[in-house]
Amino acid sequence: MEVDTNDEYFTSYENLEIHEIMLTDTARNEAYRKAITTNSSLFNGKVVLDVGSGTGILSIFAAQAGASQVFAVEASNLAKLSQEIIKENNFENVIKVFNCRIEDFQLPESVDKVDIIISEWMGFYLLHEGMLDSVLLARDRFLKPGGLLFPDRAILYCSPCNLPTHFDNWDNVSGVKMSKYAECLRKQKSSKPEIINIDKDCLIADDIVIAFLDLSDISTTELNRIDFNEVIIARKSGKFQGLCIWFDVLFPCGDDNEEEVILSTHPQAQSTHWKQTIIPLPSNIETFEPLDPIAFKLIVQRNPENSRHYHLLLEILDAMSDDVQHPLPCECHMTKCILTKAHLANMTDSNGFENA
Ligand SMILES: C[S@@+](CC[C@H](N)C(=O)[O-])C[C@H]1O[C@@H](n2cnc3c(N)ncnc32)[C@H](O)[C@@H]1O
Repeated sequence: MEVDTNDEYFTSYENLEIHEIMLTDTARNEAYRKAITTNSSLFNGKVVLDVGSGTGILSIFAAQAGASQVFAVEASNLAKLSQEIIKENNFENVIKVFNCRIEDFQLPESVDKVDIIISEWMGFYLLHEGMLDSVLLARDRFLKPGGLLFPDRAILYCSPCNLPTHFDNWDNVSGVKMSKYAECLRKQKSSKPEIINIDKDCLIADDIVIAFLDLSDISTTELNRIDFNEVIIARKSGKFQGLCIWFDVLFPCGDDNEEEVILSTHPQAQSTHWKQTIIPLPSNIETFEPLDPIAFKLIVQRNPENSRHYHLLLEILDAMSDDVQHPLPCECHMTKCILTKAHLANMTDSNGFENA
């Protein structure tokens, strides 16, 4: 097994508790297991590359689905433990572990390209951690023309939402009015996104697609900036107190009555460790009624100083103005949220982890 250098990112994946969070995320595991093992017609006899194999769980699914060879590439020293897990599951003759970054990996000389790439690369709001870049590099270097990616599509969604547990019910705290405190709390909270599970009933509009990523042909430069700027329609009455962001990933499926698997982090879906990403607003914009227009601009922009992080910029626009491109000049109608590792570290108490 080759050993590669570790940077801070990979070292964080040596913490077994991060893998515990992933391994106890049943919705995540079952989506991958189902997508791989119920599509054995796609995997049978095939050569598979697992990008960021961690404990080896996805490689084991691929071996169970009949893959002839699996190359499990893991940069952190968890690779060593994964060899034991693979042995425990009797797949040491099918799965070969490489302890290196995919960027430094080379296929054995006997293998020209792989048939399938599997990877669990998604971070909070899909793109945090920037691991998709590594999967796209693997696609371009190692995947046969017409080869498959698991997952092969990703959709980023958002919806305005209310946040009752954050912002309401401060009028009477054991008989004391706390509205001034609540105002300051909102301002403080609006400076950074939060990773929480929100109730589906808090969404006040339909699911809005911010971006559809076809992983078979998207480039890393297309991941540098995603812009959303549209007027949408409220579907029910409610206060616009924040923007809720989540994602789905979709897997390929074979012909023989195999069903398409979707791993969804929608508030209505089975809860996952990604939860939802919320950008709280510093004040209520207004209470919307069904069919009211809501206008906002969201920019998801890669941090030029750290490609694994993104800035999330939300600007609320006046939907009734002639030109909704112009934001309201009121500061409280604008929030700029920057999610950094430090912010995530602050969230550690409630979430217990930095990476997803
Ligand atoms: C989200 S975890 C998934 C682990 C495992 N595949 C699973 O599903 O439980 C991502 C893993 O990919 C590894 N990783 C991230 N980028 C990598 C790269 N460029 N090369 C090799 N491993 C990488 C991390 O160290 C981490 O163990």
